[in-house]
Amino acid sequence: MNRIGVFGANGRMGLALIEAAHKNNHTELSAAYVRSSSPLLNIAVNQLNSAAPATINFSDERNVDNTDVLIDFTLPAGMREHLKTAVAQNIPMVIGTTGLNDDDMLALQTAAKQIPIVFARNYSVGVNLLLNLVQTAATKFGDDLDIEIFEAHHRHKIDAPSGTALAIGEAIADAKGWVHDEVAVFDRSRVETEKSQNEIGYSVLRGGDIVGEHTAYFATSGERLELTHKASSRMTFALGAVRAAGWLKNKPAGLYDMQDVLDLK
Ligand SMILES: NC(=O)C1=CN([C@@H]2O[C@H](COP(=O)(O)OP(=O)(O)OC[C@H]3O[C@@H](n4cnc5c(N)ncnc54)[C@H](OP(=O)(O)O)[C@@H]3O)[C@@H](O)[C@H]2O)C=CC1
Ligand SMILES: O=C(O)C1=N[C@H](C(=O)O)C[C@H](O)C1
Repeated sequence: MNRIGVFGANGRMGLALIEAAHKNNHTELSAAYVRSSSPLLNIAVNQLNSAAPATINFSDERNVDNTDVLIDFTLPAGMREHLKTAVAQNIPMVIGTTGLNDDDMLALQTAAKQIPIVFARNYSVGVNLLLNLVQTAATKFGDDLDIEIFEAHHRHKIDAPSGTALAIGEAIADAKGWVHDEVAVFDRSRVETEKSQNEIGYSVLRGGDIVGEHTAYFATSGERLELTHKASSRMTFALGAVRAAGWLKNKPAGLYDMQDVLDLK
């Protein structure tokens, strides 16, 4: 049995992860962590989520034990602290938090010298297939090609563009031999010239309860290919993360992603 401890256990993804752990026959929830200041501390988790075992109360994220794999879907500031805890306790970690900066990515690489980590900006099978499909599209059209990425999410999402949109853009840039940060265009509002074809444009919608939608557009003269993924339930991401936790349990230290878990490389 894989015992998983969930950080940010009261969040949208935290609650979905608790349910996903319940649905997976090889996994059990060992702990549901919240901030040390949370009013939920010591309250039974099943008061918020009936899928949780009756014996588990929300506990302080600073006291991690009895856990095989830790899962973090929080915010960058939370992930930074949780990563330190995982390294100090030598516990493998699955991370889905987006909006990380370059220093955070370095911290992940450093931590991965000591513990195994899966970091993915999207844990769905569909998006991980899409990461391969966009590379084919980006290289099989000729040079007469405009590439744009559109994403839509619920009104509560803080980071933009989404981690997934950036992962799609980075996959395309890799396939084209481009440096992503040199070709990414996030704002055209003050540009007064025609766009270049060596760029990846991003646009973003935030509203309502949209779980997550991503489209990569490949537009050339006379035709346009649109590759779209739509997530209709957060459970897709949560089940993927729990699957990644099972895959990670006995792996050596290293930084892995969901394409490793799904054997898509
Ligand atoms: N990789 C993937 O497949 C997916 C990634 N995500 C990402 O997961 C993250 C969480 O999303 P979502 O669940 O919707 O967000 P929520 O806002 O619903 O939940 C965030 C959770 O993180 C906790 N938290 C926030 N800041 C800190 C901190 N500094 N220290 C400790 N805990 C903290 C919150 O606690 P509190 O309530 O006390 O503030 C809450 O429990 C986002 O980065 C999102 O982009 C989401 C879906 C899929
Ligand atoms: O915040 C979300 O909800 C999601 N975040 C991830 C991202 O930033 O790509 C994945 C998913 O699209 C949902």
